[in-house]
Amino acid sequence: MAPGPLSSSAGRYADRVETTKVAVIGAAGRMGAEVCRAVTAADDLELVGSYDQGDELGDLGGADVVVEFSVPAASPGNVAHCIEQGVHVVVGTTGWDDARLSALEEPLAAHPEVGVLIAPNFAIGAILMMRFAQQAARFYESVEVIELHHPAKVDAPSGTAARTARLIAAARSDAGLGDVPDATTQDPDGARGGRVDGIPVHSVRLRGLVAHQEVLLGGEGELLTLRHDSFDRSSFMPGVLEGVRHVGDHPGLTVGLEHYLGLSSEHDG
Ligand SMILES: NC(=O)C1=CN([C@@H]2O[C@H](COP(=O)(O)OP(=O)(O)OC[C@H]3O[C@@H](n4cnc5c(N)ncnc54)[C@H](O)[C@@H]3O)[C@@H](O)[C@H]2O)C=CC1
Ligand SMILES: O=C(O)C1=N[C@H](C(=O)O)C[C@H](O)C1
Repeated sequence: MAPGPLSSSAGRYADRVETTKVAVIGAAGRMGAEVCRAVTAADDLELVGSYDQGDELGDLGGADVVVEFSVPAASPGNVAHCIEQGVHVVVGTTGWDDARLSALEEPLAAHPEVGVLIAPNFAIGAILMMRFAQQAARFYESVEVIELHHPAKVDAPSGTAARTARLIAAARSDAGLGDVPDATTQDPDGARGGRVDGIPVHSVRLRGLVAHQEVLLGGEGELLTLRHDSFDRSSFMPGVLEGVRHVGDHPGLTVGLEHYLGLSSEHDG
């Protein structure tokens, strides 16, 4: 089968002579282990280091690029270490609020050649879903985001849901839309869920799930549902490898893989 534009297949790179050296932080985790397998299977990439909690990161095994999938509390320190070592880094860990992003400015100013890609979701369908939700937002009075994940996930809402809600909120604001209509005055048990930038977000944790999200957009007499499902963590690998192969071409901080895919928009943060 011919590899797609985001294929993790190594075939299309078979004529390349040099390999990119890759290290993985969070290598013992669900995503880190999957990334180690994907890197090992790619002819143009070489796995030179794998690190988890308690390991000394040091020179990162001489890596050209680090892939970081750990926990929100540890990720900023790990990423800063990579930058200080002059190593590009592709980050999938969630929890990157404005304060954490700002803290990268200083190390990046000292190493302006280093590329940092932070992506809340590497699955192409999830990236498209966020873009479609952003495009649709101005046409609908109501919108709610429902994210559904495996019960081992520690953070809620998901990074993807938070980013989706922020993109929707910005698009609604630009279009002059006010608050979503909601007559609720009593909700002692929090049944209406949380809010991100005023957009209702609901988090489901269920055995058997991997990573799923719906965006419900309601207008007079109609409903538009945008849904994406990651049934397996392999769905994230083409995007991760795309990031690994191109992060060196994008010095400085980039938030969202869409910027590497020609899907940027003026509202992206
Ligand atoms: N951007 C994306 O496409 C995706 C992002 N994620 C995010 O990636 C992160 C990891 O997810 P999972 O692999 O499912 O979690 P996990 O819990 O299976 O793995 C996390 C790993 O990080 C390790 N760790 C903890 N502290 C560390 C430290 N200080 N240094 C290095 N490693 C440390 C843990 O020991 C564990 O092995 C989460 O924030 C999750 O939301 C998950 C899937 C896709
Ligand atoms: O923890 C997960 O599993 C996932 N985390 C990311 C998020 O929080 O958005 C990406 C994906 O949803 C899987």
